[in-house]
Amino acid sequence: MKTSPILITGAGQRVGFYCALQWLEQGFPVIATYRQERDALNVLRDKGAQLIQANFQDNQSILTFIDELKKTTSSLRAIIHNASTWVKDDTTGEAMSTLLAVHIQAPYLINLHCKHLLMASSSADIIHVTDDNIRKGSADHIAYCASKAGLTNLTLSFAKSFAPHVKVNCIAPALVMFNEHDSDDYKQHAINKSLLGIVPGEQEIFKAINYLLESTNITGEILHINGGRHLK
Ligand SMILES: NC(=O)C1=CN([C@@H]2O[C@H](COP(=O)(O)OP(=O)(O)OC[C@H]3O[C@@H](n4cnc5c(N)ncnc54)[C@H](OP(=O)(O)O)[C@@H]3O)[C@@H](O)[C@H]2O)C=CC1
Ligand SMILES: Nc1nc2c(c(=O)[nH]1)N=C([C@H](O)[C@@H](O)CO)CN2
Repeated sequence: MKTSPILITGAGQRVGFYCALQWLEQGFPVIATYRQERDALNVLRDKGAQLIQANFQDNQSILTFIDELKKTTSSLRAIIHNASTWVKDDTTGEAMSTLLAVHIQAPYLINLHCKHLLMASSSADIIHVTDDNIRKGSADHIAYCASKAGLTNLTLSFAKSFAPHVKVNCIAPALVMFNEHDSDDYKQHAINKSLLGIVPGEQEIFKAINYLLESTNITGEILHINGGRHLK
């Protein structure tokens, strides 16, 4: 039987790129979204990925992406909502609007429009990638954290709505990997927040996603990957 593709959003770099490449190298079909063209995308293209450009900043662009996706495949093994922007708060309202669009509106509309594609696959999953800070909030990323909390709540509702055929879960990482401009002081401060004190890297998220994809009796769950940060 033909294997239905995995859709992962935000595959142009870092976690999304790593996961897409691993699946392709393991022989799984992949559909991936990107916002801006990058050299790395040609690596995915060369491995057979179907790439769709999408900016989830606003409703129309989300709906345009969904139309393109429906023309691309008749089924989906999984939808991994990884695309994300980690912007600081602002008083213009722009940060909150963008974050709500990317972290809530896009996953919400994609899930609603693509239920039939998941139903056409012999097994089906949705995984929302959120943030460990949904538990405690974040003083300097208020809008980001609120939008990730909203995405976490979508997990509970879609798990109820799409059961029993589709499992819907959430991965809530703390520090996964740094950004290129992070200072040494910032890095040490972030590492010190957890009990295990490591920077796990993309592979930790990839392994967690695959654990959920291979599970048979987990839905509506939030899998925190935080090095014991909640106990410190
Ligand atoms: N890195 C970490 O330590 C942590 C990460 N997480 C979460 O894990 C996931 C992966 O993290 P990471 O790899 O660092 O993520 P990135 O910050 O690298 O973002 C992933 C992708 O999201 C895409 N994206 C951003 N804005 C939009 C938009 N408006 N429309 C469409 N796509 C967009 C970007 O696309 P493009 O490059 O094409 O512009 C980018 O490649 C994210 O959901 C993140 O919130 C949670 C906690 C810690
Ligand atoms: N979309 C993103 N979300 C987050 C990122 C990131 O780089 N992109 N990074 C973090 C931090 O690692 C934070 O968890 C600790 O510094 C959070 N979310």
